Amino acid sequence: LQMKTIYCTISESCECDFKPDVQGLEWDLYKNLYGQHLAQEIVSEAVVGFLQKDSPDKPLVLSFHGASGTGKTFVSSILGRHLYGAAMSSPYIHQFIPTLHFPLLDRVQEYRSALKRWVEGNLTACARSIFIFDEMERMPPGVTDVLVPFLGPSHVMFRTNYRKAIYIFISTAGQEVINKLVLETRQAGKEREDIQLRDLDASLAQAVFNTKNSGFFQSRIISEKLVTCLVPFLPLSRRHVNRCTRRELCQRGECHRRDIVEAVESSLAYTPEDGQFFSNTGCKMIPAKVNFFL
Ligand SMILES: Nc1ncnc2c1ncn2[C@@H]1O[C@H](COP(=O)(O)OP(=O)(O)OP(=O)(O)O)[C@@H](O)[C@H]1O
Repeated sequence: LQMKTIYCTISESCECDFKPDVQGLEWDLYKNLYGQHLAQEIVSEAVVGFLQKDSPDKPLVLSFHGASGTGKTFVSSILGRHLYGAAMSSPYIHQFIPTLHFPLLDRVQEYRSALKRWVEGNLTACARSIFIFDEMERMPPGVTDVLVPFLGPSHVMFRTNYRKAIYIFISTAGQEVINKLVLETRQAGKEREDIQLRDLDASLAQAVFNTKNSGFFQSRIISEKLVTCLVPFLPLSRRHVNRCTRRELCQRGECHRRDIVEAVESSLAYTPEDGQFFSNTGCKMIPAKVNFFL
């Protein structure tokens, strides 16, 4: 590993085991991600555009927002699977969980230096590193801004081509804005697929910037527009949840158990009270529920 690090430092072109399969990525998103037309489009386009450039002018920064169980972590694993030979177990995919790594709110300074060192070290080992920041809503405010120099276009950093990296932030911040629009669209008798990113982009950025527990509270990452794309994940309705259940059943060789699909559907909680359209936990509980009813 040490030899490789030295080589990467000198050559500036180290690609580690980076083996992107863009078609596989697009197909996987299209086929296996339910009810998320915006995430499908935005993630595919952003990744394709980014990978077309041999020397990108800034890193790819994606921020996933939406309710629990709607597919945010799922999409980040799909990305890992199709970008690296060794998929999520690749040593160049780094996952970061604030409650685990940065549990204490009064240690912001210490966490900032640790985060900076960690990103720098990993980028030196591999310019094509992927950094996934899960549970951003638990990140102590002020910590994330230490990443500003890594995310922007202009800063020149010694030795590492930091612009080849991919950053993925994941949080539930902004879910109220997203859920409200999806509900209004439905109540107006329109299709959820009619929703476009421009209907949500500005209000989502504002919500994330103004929310204390978003990891981006008053963050320069938002005000300086360092996020390439904010990706909204829409609340899943009954038909999406049923697709998740059917997939789970088929994986267990029980494709035809419609009784179980119905049992799982009725065992979940839905909002709003008046209408009961959207699953409160998305597809998150499905494997456990299928276990229970099978
Ligand atoms: N839109 C979806 N299409 C297909 N499967 C989904 C979708 N959303 C969730 N799932 C399934 O549910 C599981 C849990 O979802 P996931 O971990 O991606 O949720 P999340 O949005 O990251 O939520 P949280 O904020 O609670 O972590 C996934 O592993 C996947 O199997």
